[in-house]
Amino acid sequence: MSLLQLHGISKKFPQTKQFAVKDIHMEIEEGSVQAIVGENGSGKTTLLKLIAGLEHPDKGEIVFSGQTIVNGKSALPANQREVGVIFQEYALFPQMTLLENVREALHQESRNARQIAMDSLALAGLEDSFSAYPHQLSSGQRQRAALARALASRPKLLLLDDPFRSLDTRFKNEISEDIRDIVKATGITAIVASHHAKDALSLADSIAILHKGILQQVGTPVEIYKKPANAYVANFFGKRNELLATPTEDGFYAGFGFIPHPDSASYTDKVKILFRSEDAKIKKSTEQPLSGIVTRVLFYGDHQIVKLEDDEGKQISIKAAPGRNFEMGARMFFTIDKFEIETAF
Ligand SMILES: Nc1ncnc2c1ncn2[C@@H]1O[C@H](COP(=O)(O)OP(=O)(O)OP(=O)(O)O)[C@@H](O)[C@H]1O
Repeated sequence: MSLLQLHGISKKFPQTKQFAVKDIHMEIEEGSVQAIVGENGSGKTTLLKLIAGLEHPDKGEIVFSGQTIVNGKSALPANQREVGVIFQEYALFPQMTLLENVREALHQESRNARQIAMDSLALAGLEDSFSAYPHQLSSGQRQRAALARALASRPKLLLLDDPFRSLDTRFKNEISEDIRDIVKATGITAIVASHHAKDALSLADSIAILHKGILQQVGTPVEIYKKPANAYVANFFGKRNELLATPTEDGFYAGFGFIPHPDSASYTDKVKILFRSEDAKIKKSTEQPLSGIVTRVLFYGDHQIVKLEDDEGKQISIKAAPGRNFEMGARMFFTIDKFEIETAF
């Protein structure tokens, strides 16, 4: 069942030329983690603010938990939406302990406010640090404290604006797992905005890609990665290799050699062959129609990236097993197992 539906949401700020977000249609499943990814300025924060009620759309309708909360001029005030927000600017109060910070967010003096606050800290894995002050915490713990604060009022929906910003990889992974665990344990639905595509892949049940305020694709991480709707989406999840190639009867000629293809004869002009580093394989056999010279090898622990160059200095990257040795300057033969053909460029 969907918790949130956006129907044709658009927002343009005064004195700006472009829409911050334009004609957004989306449905977000209850209990899921929805990522919204895009470059800086793509409209992620604006979209979260529209959902939270901190901005009002020029057009469109928002349905939350079966109730229309935004429609034309009428909108449910932010404090009446069961939405918890963690925006960059919502920093913790430095002079308050974590417990006080979380209690403050509850806006109530009820007897069990302390217990609710402690439960929220426990959910975020901070029960032992309740008396600490924000400056005594690591950046990852501060992010978790912000999470505890947003959880205190038990929202149905949690909005997180770039929770990974300024965190190193270790904390990023921790926070990512925490968010998933909390969502799955409490049934809360979460929307996480991030400008980092890879962070979203492991975290989210569904990913939405925004570019210049326009939704490019919504799908599961596997769908987005394996079946990108357009070149923008494909490149957002890791730059692909690009080869300019000439069609022949049974394949394409590129600088590295010949790429067999059954339908190549249907192309008249040059094409671009696009493939990811993991979709090509370096072969032991020299009986391959594609080859290049090793110019660089980058070791990443669980894999290596080998850079090969053709006679004209064009470079491509191929993923290889970690244990294999590559000699600089050696000619390596390879196959491209999966690729896309682009014609309009
Ligand atoms: N209050 C505002 N007034 C005018 N323009 C705004 C305002 N807020 C956002 N914008 C513009 O709307 C567009 C989308 O901005 P937004 O902050 O939503 O993007 P973002 O994807 O969250 O970016 P970032 O990753 O840098 O936070 C940008 O062009 C931005 O300059």
